[in-house]
Amino acid sequence: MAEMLINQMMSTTKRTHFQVPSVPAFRTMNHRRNYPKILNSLNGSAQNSRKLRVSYQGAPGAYSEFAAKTACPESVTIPCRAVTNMISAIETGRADLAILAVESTMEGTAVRNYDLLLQRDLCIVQEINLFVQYCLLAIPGVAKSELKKVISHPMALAHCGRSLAELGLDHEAVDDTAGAVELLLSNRMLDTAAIASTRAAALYGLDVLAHGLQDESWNVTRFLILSKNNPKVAKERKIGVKTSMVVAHHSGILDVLLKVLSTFSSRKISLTKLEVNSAIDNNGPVKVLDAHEGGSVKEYPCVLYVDFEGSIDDQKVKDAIAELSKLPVYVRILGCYSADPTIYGLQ
Ligand SMILES: O=C(O)C(=O)C[C@]1(C(=O)O)C=C[C@@H](O)C=C1
Repeated sequence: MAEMLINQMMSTTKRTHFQVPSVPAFRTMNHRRNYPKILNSLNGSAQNSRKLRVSYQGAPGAYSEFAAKTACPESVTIPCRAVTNMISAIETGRADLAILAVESTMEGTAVRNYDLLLQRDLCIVQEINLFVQYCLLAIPGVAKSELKKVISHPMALAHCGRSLAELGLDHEAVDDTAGAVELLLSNRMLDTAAIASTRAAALYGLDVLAHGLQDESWNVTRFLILSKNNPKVAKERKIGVKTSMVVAHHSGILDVLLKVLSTFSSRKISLTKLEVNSAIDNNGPVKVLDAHEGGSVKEYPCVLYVDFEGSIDDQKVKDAIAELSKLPVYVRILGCYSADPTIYGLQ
């Protein structure tokens, strides 16, 4: 059975991911929510002295900033030009948390972001899912017929590929969606539009020439909130906890995949993500930081990203990890956090 499943996975795509199958509740941007305990406690400790600082990649008005504000409404957000700057911000103490887009329903895993996570000693403290709708924005007064080019974040351009082809416009990737808006304004680009959110349009005073530009109406991006310290979320919450880990190995991919599947299925632990990233997909070996070995980065021909339901404090999870650790593999827990099935909305 497991073998059949693997063969099916390998034949359909090299990089396979299983998404959470249920369609969770959809919440819009102006609600007050019951924050996950971990962020509550982080918020609480920060409130004693100062607000939590959350770094994100992009300019003010980026989707990542909105995701950060939704997860931590009391926080101060810190814009960073590149993902590496954003991660350095928490490593150097300029920020308490960082937020990273790791997958979308339309494009799958953002492998480069995920790989960066493997190379750093950071821990996932929360996930947040955001419904992403794209708009075509231009400087006020510019008509659609005057446009020659569209600029945006590469993921936004990928999500809107069909719409862009229909519009017949050239496109160019820039650092982020809100950064594209800033660029339009600072260079007064009258023949260029940006793909970004209505929130960015309102923030920068641009006209919205079209809504819902993404090729699929259902477009959800999953973000992870990262911290330098490992919070004790597993002890505080027993229900609705999810764990993310990476299994890195030098042996045959099928053997390890089968072992992971049988180890978890025999204990009735549900996987919410299982994805293979190999040196071939990655254009070279996958680098993983081994925090136990003095923080050295090791190279592997193949890694598995595994998310599952349960806490690292559950006995059956401990047993599963102990069983996997007997293999010639390196297992690293990336985080154990409350699973939030809500999809937050942003037009
Ligand atoms: O450019 C932005 O606004 C971002 O927040 C980045 C990002 C991404 O990294 O995928 C986030 C969400 C959308 O999927 C598009 C772009």
